[in-house]
Amino acid sequence: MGAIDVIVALLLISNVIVGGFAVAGPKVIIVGAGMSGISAAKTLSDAGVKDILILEATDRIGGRMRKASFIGLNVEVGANWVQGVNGLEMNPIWEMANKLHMRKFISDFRNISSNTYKENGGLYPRSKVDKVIEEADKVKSFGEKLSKSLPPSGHEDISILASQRLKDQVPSTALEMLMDYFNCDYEFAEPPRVTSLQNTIPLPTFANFGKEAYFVADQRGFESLVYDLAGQFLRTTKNSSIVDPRLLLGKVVRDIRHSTSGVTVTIEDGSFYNADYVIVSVSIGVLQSKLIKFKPDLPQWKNLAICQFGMSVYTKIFLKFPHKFWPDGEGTEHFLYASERRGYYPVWQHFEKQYPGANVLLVTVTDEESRRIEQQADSRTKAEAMEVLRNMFGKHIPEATDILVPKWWSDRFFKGSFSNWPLGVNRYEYDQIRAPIGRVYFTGEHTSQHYNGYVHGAYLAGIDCANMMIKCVKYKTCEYKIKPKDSLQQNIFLYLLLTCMSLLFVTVVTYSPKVKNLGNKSHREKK
Ligand SMILES: Cc1cc2nc3c(=O)[nH]c(=O)nc-3n(C[C@H](O)[C@H](O)[C@H](O)COP(=O)(O)OP(=O)(O)OC[C@H]3O[C@@H](n4cnc5c(N)ncnc54)[C@H](O)[C@@H]3O)c2cc1C
Repeated sequence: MGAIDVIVALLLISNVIVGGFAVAGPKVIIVGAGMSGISAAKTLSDAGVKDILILEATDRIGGRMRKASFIGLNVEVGANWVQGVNGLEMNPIWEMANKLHMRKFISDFRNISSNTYKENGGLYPRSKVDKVIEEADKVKSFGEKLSKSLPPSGHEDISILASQRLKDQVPSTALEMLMDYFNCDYEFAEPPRVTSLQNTIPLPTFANFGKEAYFVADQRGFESLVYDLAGQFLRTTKNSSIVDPRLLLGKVVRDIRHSTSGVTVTIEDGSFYNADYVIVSVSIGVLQSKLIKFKPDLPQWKNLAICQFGMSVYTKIFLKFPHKFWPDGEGTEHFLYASERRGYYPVWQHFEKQYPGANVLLVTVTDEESRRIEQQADSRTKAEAMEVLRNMFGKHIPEATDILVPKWWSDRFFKGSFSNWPLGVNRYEYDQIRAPIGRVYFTGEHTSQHYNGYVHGAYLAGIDCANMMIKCVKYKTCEYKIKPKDSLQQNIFLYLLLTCMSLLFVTVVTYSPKVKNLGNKSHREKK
């Protein structure tokens, strides 16, 4: 046996073959390098599990935290706000953003009643908007009380719309629908009809971390939080580029084979990687799309839980103008448009503070409007947005010179913007989404115990998932608290069986003397 044969044999024994070539091997593969995947990988690394390999489909890390260059300006096409600040607990993302001295601005929505436009032009009187907001707040408080009174099992959960019906306050005018949109869809990107009351009102993000939200406008991008986190355990150059071989970009995972002895992750180009465990951090939209095939398939209860959850679409459209024509100054940053078509170019924002002199507007659409807009030409979207702006500010405003329309829903690596808790999924089913299946673990914002949909949820879920795996790898404690439905059903069956047996036992003990007497009697009678 030659020296090379010996080396090859040793590498093969190490149980890792990459694309047909044997190399020193990862023990844990992480699929996806968004906030959650990187947070999980760092937690593993900090705990001494250094044999990791991160496989990312795109040519960058950060996932849904992404900046894009627009007319020479870096704008955030994905996550933009640190949501939940100045509360009882410290939002970990707030800490990170402060550490990097991110440029950020508090969002103050208190003046929207002065900035709400009618569909056919002109502002609504402030008092009229305030009245609608007041009524909407009352319905929300009613919903909050109701939500807290519902049993924790979630079996009696209702939609936000149902709580409005109970209060006999279903928004019907253009203005009422707009405020309803602003309260619900602008946060969850799905309407009150589909959103769970019990799991969104009150929202743990605001209840625990605080009610304030800060808008990040930093030319390094919100994504630099992920780069900073990655740089704490991956090798980087002096200018902070990641050059660690444990991160591979452009690797589209299509197939995960798993057994009791290990996992094999196959890439679109046919190459494959073996490891002991895999953490899957892709969005729930990607899991639902079946871009990745699991072999054997995930159990039915797991697939059901994944498919039942909501993946919403939230689209931030940026428009550039030759000059400003909208009001500026204190209290004008956000302005609203009340169309009879609910959710039609409803929420607008100018950037006089964030990007002074850039003459850029941001309009947000969600859900069906997002899907519709993603399928049409950007020029059509620009024409629609211009018509709305002309309704608000008159015919003589200048034409937008540029438009940026992110397409999160059509992107096969995201399939939407963030998860939303729908009616019909209880806590137990939600917990099933993050339950590991043998050696396959799951993370991502949609697996966060309390903060699904947010960057902080993605970060905290990564830590939780890695810790669950560390317990398994290091201490051989591979149980997890979330039990598959089958086992719950088995438990119920066992419980019923035991109850029946106990009842039988009690009955036998209680009535056995009579049986004996009867027996004796009959015996005597026979005599
Ligand atoms: C428009 C928009 C606005 C938002 N606004 C906010 C906000 O203001 N505040 C807030 O807190 N949150 C916001 N969010 C949500 C926040 O961005 C996400 O919750 C968070 O970034 C998700 O991180 P993640 O790691 O769970 O998932 P992702 O960031 O999606 O990371 C998963 C990674 O997996 C990769 N991947 C997918 N498929 C494969 C495959 N087959 N093989 C290999 N890799 C794959 C993806 O490319 C991605 O990099 C927003 C999101 C969007 C889209």
